Amino acid sequence: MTPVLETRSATVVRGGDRILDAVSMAVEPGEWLGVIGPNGSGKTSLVRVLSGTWTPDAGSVWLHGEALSSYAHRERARQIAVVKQAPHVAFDLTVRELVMLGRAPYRGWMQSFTGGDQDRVVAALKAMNIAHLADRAVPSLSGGERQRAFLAQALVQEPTAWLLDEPTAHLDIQYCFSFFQHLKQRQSPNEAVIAVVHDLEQAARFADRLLLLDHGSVVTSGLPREVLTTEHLAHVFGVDATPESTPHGLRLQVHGPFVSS
Ligand SMILES: Nc1ncnc2c1ncn2[C@@H]1O[C@H](COP(=O)(O)OP(=O)(O)OP(=O)(O)O)[C@@H](O)[C@H]1O
Repeated sequence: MTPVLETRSATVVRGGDRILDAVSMAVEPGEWLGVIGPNGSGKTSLVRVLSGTWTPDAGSVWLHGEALSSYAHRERARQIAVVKQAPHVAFDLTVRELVMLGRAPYRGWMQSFTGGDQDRVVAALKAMNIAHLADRAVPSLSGGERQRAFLAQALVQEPTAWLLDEPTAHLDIQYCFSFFQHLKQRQSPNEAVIAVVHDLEQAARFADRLLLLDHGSVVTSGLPREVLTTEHLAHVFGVDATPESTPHGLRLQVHGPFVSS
């Protein structure tokens, strides 16, 4: 199967440091890949490389078997949605207008949005429970409401590759859970999700596979229970923790940090 997104020995050098060091990874159609690792391990850098925001200094990135660099900007924007912590928006767009921008890659310059676009926007506003905010100016929203507006924008974009970088950081527990659940339920067999999530139990719950990064390199990748082992938690995260399987997924009993002397 051709991966949706793939890096081959992707290396990024910043300030003399290899912040990504020959990272090779791939996500298959229909797969949900959780990217985990301690602060500064390279998770956001990997998202930047996969989205084309950064070009690797060495190695390459592939989207549906073609070099990412060969894609026209508009086609790349149809295929890849990036959702990170929602930025503050200075301009006075309404929520509906912000969400509609997710359809822009499907429309030519000065081409009007269609009834189909409007329907998708209505459905996404409803799915993110922000239909009542549709005519509000985005800068007036709370952090969580703004985040849900950006998630709705990504939904209407209908990408084949989702790049999520802590997309639920502003969301309370209910919306956090319901967004991941919604995305999981509507994920089609040709769509792939790559999600950077700090909450390891959350990452394990939704991901088919986890990719563990440390110091810009891949430590391992595999099923959540193969990656979240006592050994990896100790060596990579520096915590004394015991993973436990429960009917609701993997739980981590964290006994405390290892303090280096
Ligand atoms: N533009 C840059 N110039 C120099 N160093 C950078 C740049 N961007 C990132 N870095 C460094 O690269 C390393 C990896 O950063 P990155 O943001 O990818 O980590 P992360 O795993 O996402 O971290 P966190 O969990 O804290 O969000 C860090 O040491 C960071 O300081």
